[in-house]
Amino acid sequence: MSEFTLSQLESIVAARATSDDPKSYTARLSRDGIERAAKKLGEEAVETVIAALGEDRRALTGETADLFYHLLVVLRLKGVSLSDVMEELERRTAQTGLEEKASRGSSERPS
Ligand SMILES: N=c1c2ncn([C@@H]3O[C@H](COP(=O)(O)OP(=O)(O)OP(=O)(O)O)[C@@H](O)[C@H]3O)c2ncn1[C@@H]1O[C@H](COP(=O)(O)O)[C@@H](O)[C@H]1O
Repeated sequence: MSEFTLSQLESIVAARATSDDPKSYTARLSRDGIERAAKKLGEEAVETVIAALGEDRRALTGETADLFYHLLVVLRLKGVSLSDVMEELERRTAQTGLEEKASRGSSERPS
């Protein structure tokens, strides 16, 4: 099992985002801005969904890796850290998913 963490990838993304290396995809994507990065995130999400509906586990693994990477690029561009997200997830462990859903209030569309 790999010891590599999302936190380590977040650090790589942060360092590469401001790099002037012309070979850096992260730098190019970050320079292009949030609209393009968010669009790429959406594409990767859709590709992950398609892989999830298929039988190829390696395809799902690859698409999920693309999704995590693009999510970290978007979070960095918006100033949201992985630690912010983990804190939110940790807070949610105090209750079940359905309790958390009910606590969101009636302003959201019921489903
Ligand atoms: N994990 C990733 C990673 N996952 C996916 N990608 C890139 O995300 C892109 C996926 O987009 P597509 O499949 O749509 O391919 P594409 O058509 O080439 O993309 P676009 O031209 O539309 O942007 C590909 O170019 C992938 O190489 C990644 N690029 C970088 N990383 C990590 O970020 C580090 C720094 O990367 P650089 O900034 O490129 O040095 C790397 O060492 C990796 O650890």
